[in-house]
Amino acid sequence: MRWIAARRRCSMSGSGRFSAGACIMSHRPRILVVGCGAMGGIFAAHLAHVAEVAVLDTDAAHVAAMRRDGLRIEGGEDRAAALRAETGAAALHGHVFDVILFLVKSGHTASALAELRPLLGNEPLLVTLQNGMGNSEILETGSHCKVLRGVVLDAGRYLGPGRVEHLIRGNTTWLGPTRGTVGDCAWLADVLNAAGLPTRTLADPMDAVWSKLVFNSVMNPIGALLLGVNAARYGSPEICALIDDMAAECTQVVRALGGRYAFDPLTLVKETRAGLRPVTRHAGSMALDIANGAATEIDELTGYIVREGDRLKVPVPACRTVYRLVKGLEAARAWQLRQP
Ligand SMILES: NC(=O)C1=CN([C@@H]2O[C@H](COP(=O)(O)OP(=O)(O)OC[C@H]3O[C@@H](n4cnc5c(N)ncnc54)[C@H](OP(=O)(O)O)[C@@H]3O)[C@@H](O)[C@H]2O)C=CC1
Ligand SMILES: CC(C)(CO)C(=O)C(=O)O
Repeated sequence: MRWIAARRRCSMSGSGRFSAGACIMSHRPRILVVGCGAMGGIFAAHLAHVAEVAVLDTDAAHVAAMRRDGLRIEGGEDRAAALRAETGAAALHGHVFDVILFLVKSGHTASALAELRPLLGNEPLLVTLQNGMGNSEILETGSHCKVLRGVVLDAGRYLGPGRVEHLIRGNTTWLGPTRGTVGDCAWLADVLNAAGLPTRTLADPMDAVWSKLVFNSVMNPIGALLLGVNAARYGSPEICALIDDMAAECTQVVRALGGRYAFDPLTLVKETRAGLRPVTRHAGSMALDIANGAATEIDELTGYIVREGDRLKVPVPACRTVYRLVKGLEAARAWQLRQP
């Protein structure tokens, strides 16, 4: 507990230690990244320059490659990181972490936390930067730890064992407490900023979460349905109209829930339509899930909007249709991959 009290007062020094006045930390922050795919890989590789980083990932080939050759981030500003990689939490028993950062898909959060229970004795900060609703609630109900929730606007994709591509870089990550205080995030924001991942803290992360939820609930399923071709999300007037209809429905649901926006959910879309941003190669992580034959986060995104819309009697016809289409797309892709 003494360390926890100290770290609240401390900020990052050039030496890689936390300092404020006379307070110097005796160690670099110890961070465990759970799920070292696209986003986990980007965060782990950056953080490894300013912290002791270990990663936990169930993909055995990926872990073997990281152990052998380190983790490589590609896509312009290439970097490599040597870090400890494990396929199971049992190998980490006895280790103490200050932060456990969850970047598995939402459907894996509960099982990942259950496996990590023996590592929670020193009450590390549990942090989720995942998309979708329900993750911070799982971390809160499944532990006594402080929980931070944030949204990340960078993008990446898993290229193969030991390799991740950083597709969109430099956007601000927003971070705030759902159990704890903003002081509990300030030092971690310092660490992330020092690692080259621009981060802002919020006393209440929900305003940013609502903005990002709406962006993802609209743009991710559309990107998946359009075969991962981002240009198609911008080149068709029918799709632009569908995006606007869905965003309007989502906004009614968020308002009915009493939510507010930290930023306009369609900011990136509007800037791209206006030619202020390039049309990137990234059509959202859901398109990558469909391509990989992996389960999507549709139930934690658009499905959440549909369920809450129904509960609150807010009409959501466009979101419901897109939700149903993605459920069908998931099934079709699974069927396709089962064919010889
Ligand atoms: N990709 C992106 O651009 C963005 C993603 N996000 C969000 O970030 C989160 C992570 O997404 P993303 O990085 O794309 O996902 P990835 O699928 O690329 O990476 C997830 C990794 O977690 C592994 N994994 C699965 N279950 C467990 C477990 N129980 N314990 C440890 N590791 C596990 C997976 O292995 P395996 O493949 O074998 O299952 C995989 O390597 C999601 O919520 C996503 O919405 C947010 C912004 C952008
Ligand atoms: C915002 C975006 C598109 C990545 O920046 C994302 O959240 C995703 O790909 O799921």
